[in-house]
Amino acid sequence: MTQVATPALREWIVSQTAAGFAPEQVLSAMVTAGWEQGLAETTLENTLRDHLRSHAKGAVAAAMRPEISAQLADKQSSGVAVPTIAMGNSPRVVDVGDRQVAILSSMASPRVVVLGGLLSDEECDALIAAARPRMARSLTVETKSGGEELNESRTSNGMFFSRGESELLKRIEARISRLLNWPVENGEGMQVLYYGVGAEYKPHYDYFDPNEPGTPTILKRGGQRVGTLVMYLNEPACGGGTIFPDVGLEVAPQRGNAVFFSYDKPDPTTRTLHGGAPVVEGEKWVATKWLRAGVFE
Ligand SMILES: O=C(O)CCC(=O)C(=O)O
Ligand SMILES: [Fe+2]
Repeated sequence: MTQVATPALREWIVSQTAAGFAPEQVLSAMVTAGWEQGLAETTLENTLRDHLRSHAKGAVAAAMRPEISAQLADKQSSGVAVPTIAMGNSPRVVDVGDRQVAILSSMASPRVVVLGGLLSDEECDALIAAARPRMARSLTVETKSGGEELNESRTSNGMFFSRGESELLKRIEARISRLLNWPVENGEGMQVLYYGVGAEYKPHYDYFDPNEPGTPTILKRGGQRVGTLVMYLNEPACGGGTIFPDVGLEVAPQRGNAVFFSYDKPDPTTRTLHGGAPVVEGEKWVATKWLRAGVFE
């Protein structure tokens, strides 16, 4: 089949986007219609970029759901689309279907949003109870080889749930997907970490370093990480905040709350260097959800 970006196709792409379909959805419709994946991606990106350039940005953005126009703006700044919380008019709360989640604070660079009441106390307790018997010393993905390694900079214990492995996980995954406007299928299985007194996670980036030899292997499964959601499952008596050293930000670990941050390229200019500060007193439990650019199988 000859594949040409006719004016009709371009119009269709723009109208689908303006109607609120995410670029991923438009892309998958094109692929279903017989377009070759790479060509469809290029056509989609070029069409939307040209369209944004040739129209008064405000008018086009106003016709789109805010999170879509934010995603496109992200694309224009040479990065990729990232999970985005719809905060068009800077709301105090975001409706995620089964809950109202509070927006406690947000920052543009790094892109960080602190959320209140994402999980109920019961959900926090249930996650800890399900994770506790499965905990082991945390491994981090080893970009040198693509395997996993014990990492001295990470003294927490951890485990991964499989995506959709229980009704609880399914419910929380669906909520996160609505919150971040990102497909459930692009999420890694949720990770639970436990830190005792003195345990910490030294500052690091969550994306995979493109210069490491093992990274291409890792990227075959879902592409780069583009966002992180850290959910606090309990409250350490002292210490254990999530720190962003580039900007001197520390997020307090408050049960049921969460911190979300996104990175449109695997690069320090995203200023997403972050870590878990040492626990001084008590213990700390978090659940981390990493979002990939593509489907994570
Ligand atoms: O424990 C924290 O506050 C941060 C956790 C973290 O950075 C991660 O799971 O990638
Ligand atoms: Fe991290």
